[in-house]
Amino acid sequence: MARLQGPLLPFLYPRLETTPFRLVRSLRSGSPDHCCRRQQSTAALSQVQQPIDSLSQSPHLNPPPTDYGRTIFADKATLTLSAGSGGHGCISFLREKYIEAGPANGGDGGSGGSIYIQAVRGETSLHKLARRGILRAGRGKNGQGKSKGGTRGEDVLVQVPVGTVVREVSRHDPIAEEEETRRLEEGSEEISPGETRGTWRRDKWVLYPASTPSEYATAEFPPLPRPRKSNLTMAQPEPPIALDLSEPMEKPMLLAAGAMGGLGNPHFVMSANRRPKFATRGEAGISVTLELELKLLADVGFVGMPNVGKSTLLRALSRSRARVGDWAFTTLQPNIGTMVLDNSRGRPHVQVNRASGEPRTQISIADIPGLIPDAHLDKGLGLGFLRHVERAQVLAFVVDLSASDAVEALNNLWKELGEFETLRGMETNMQTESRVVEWKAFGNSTSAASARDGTIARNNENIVIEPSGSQSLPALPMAPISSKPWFVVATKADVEGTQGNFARLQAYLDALASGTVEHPSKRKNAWKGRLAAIPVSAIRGEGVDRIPEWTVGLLDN
Ligand SMILES: Nc1nc2c(ncn2[C@@H]2O[C@H](COP(=O)(O)OP(=O)(O)OP(=O)(O)O)[C@@H](O)[C@H]2O)c(=O)[nH]1
Ligand SMILES: [Mg+2]
Repeated sequence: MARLQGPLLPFLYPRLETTPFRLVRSLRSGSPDHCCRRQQSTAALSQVQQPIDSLSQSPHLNPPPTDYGRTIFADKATLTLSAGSGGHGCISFLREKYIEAGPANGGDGGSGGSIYIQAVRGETSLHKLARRGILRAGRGKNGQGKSKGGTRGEDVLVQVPVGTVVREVSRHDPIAEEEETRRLEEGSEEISPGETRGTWRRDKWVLYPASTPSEYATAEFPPLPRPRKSNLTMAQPEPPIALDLSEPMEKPMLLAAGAMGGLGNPHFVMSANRRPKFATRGEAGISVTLELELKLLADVGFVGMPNVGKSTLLRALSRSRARVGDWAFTTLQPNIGTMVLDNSRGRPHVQVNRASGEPRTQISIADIPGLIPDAHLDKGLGLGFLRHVERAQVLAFVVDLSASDAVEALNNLWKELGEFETLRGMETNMQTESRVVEWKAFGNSTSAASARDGTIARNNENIVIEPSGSQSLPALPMAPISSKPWFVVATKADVEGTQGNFARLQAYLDALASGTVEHPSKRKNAWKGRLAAIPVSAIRGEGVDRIPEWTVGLLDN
């Protein structure tokens, strides 16, 4: 087990607790709340003789329960994206002095706006998208006279946090549907070759405003042009959309291309009709319903029983204003904090690169609501919270040294996680099975393998139905919790008489590292790396400096 060096707590160095030297040092040290302390330093230094408790507890770390910023968070969002429809073509004729009946000069309609997606760092939640629900790109403008084309519709950019998984629920593609209808009609033998069925469709043509209905009853319409697709559709992902946006994207990616605009009346000039009084309407835009889900919530997640001090720890590490209160379930949804890896003097505090080579400038931390015994049976605020644990890259088990035996607390947390993982595995298996419906009319000699391939065995009629149109998507596959790197944060170390508890925890982790005791997850493939217990007093902001260094070490190895 790796030993932790560095500024240690008063309980390990009790003598420092009472000397004024300790006070001045803590004011000068680079503890995470040193920024607020620096602001207060003049006032604080003048009070050097005051008792330690009134000084070392900054109001940021020990706030009244009413002082908090409400965080809104959503890890899932269902979003309907509608690409812009095209503008209509224009019916217009040249009008000039001495030109009595000029040629057609109606412009084409502009194409509709497209929808793009981009994963960016800095976004941590999908709540804004979940609230919007529907995003529409702008419609292309109609064409105008004097051969002026309509302007393009406005594009929409959907920015999502890195670690978002995008899956398609359903789509409505008017052009694909129209092409399918035409294909069926062309294939049908009922239509004689000369007949142009579907030529006159009120929803496809724009008519000259001054014309009377009787004029159209007699007018000859040319065959309806085939629906046009914009070149951008080539860049669209193949349906159904399935994206795992685990890296930040430099350029946005196209999700749905805007539809093409209609054709102006010059397109329909024929020898029989030199002045066509019709143009086509713009194509309707495609609309796709997507489910967005955060696969990665944060770099590190705090896992602990209620009231152990997770939110206080988050406040000590970041500028989060998570609610703190001396009762269970103060936190009801994850608070995400961001810790900048910089000591505010313009040079990196921890110099590291991500696996992709991108420099790591910050760590995101998730303060996950507390777990209670039997949380895996959805007790307390149960399964919803366990779901968030799966989404942290590194787990920090937060145990309260002042409350109970730290080793027992750690084992209880692992027990809940283990049970949850078992249930999760069973659920995934059930989902896979229920998605394939096998129906056997006669006999039973066909192998299940051929059935799963979707083959219909003629001799004994084994039919496999895969319900593709179902609205509920299967659960996202996640890395097993026991395979995640973890460490322990032993908090409330400032409370008297917690040394023994911490020593027992450290001895337990040593035994775990040497393999003399079984891994608390009871799983064979559990993560085996450097184990550490970091003693901290979050309320005083002491010892917390070790957490970013340790986390970064686990993240990038
Ligand atoms: N003495 C001491 N008290 C602490 C420390 N950290 C937190 N507390 C206190 O413990 C109580 C609970 O703190 P929270 O941060 O709300 O705990 P939590 O784990 O987020 O609680 P839930 O959100 O309810 O799960 C508060 O009264 C804090 O002031 C610490 O390091 N030392
Ligand atoms: Mg909390």
